[in-house]
Amino acid sequence: MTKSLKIIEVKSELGAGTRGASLGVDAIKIAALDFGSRFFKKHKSVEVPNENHLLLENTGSPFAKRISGILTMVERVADEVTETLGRNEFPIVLAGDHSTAAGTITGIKKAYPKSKLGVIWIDAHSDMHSPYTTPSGNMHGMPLAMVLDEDNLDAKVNELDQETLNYWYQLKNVGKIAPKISYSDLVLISARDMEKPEESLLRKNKVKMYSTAEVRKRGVERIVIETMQYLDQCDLIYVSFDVDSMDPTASRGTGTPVAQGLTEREAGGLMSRFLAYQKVCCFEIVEVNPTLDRENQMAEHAFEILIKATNAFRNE
Ligand SMILES: NC(=[NH2+])NCCC[C@H](N)C(=O)O
Repeated sequence: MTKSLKIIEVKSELGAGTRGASLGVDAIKIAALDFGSRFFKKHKSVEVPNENHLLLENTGSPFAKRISGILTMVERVADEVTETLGRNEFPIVLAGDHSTAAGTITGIKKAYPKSKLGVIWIDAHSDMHSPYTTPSGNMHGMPLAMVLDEDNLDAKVNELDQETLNYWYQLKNVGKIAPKISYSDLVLISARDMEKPEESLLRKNKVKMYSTAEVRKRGVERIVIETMQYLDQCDLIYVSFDVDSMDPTASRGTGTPVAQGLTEREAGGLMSRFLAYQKVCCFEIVEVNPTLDRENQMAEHAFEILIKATNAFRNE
């Protein structure tokens, strides 16, 4: 029997530098209505309460903006994902900014502490900064560092105050598991906009990466097969899809667009093929920002990808 899908809505945008990503989930629902789809009627969903009221307050540390709210959100998302998996349902996380993906990963690890978890990160960015290295202070650039328990002190550029250090420590240790994943169990697809501190981490840890050009040249199918072979040692796999992995010509509806991205077709092809594997235990779609878009294009792409992925879903 196939597991039932459970949609977890996380309308948080505390980690982004541009306003509007918290509207992404509703924009995807509007796209579904416009397509005449019953997807959101058919599948149960739950909304994780957000802390977006903090957007009206001071950002706190310039190197870890609104970090207290991020910690709260990461903990809440983790709990929801753990409970969902505990009920033997398959979580599909639809989120605003990418920082809360650290919560998703934590939730999977809490549900299956003994399992080796692989992560497929489809994103224009490697999101591996720590508050010590961030160029922006935006915490959506940090979720992978949180789960890898990575400070990257070798590349330190920012001086942090004690309060920020305490929160950062707590973020790396949510769920009392640190690190939650290993560099060798991570694959980045279409990452093309990294800063020097991230590049040195990727090189030092020999992180497996596939560029957009490689996906295009060798074909989606081949890349998916190789990625799954590369992660063969993992028991479970989580797929994190940031819509900025797609090219800005597909849509401008995301906070940090970067040229040379995937086409919608390539993105959909990757997601649907990954979802056909039983080891995939959860996937996530993030960073749709309809306030930057025209005619809700990005949300429509995201919804189509969501449908392709769930149609391919075969999880016994
Ligand atoms: N999830 C994202 N959109 N991340 C963008 C991060 C951009 C840049 N590397 C930063 O840290 O500010």
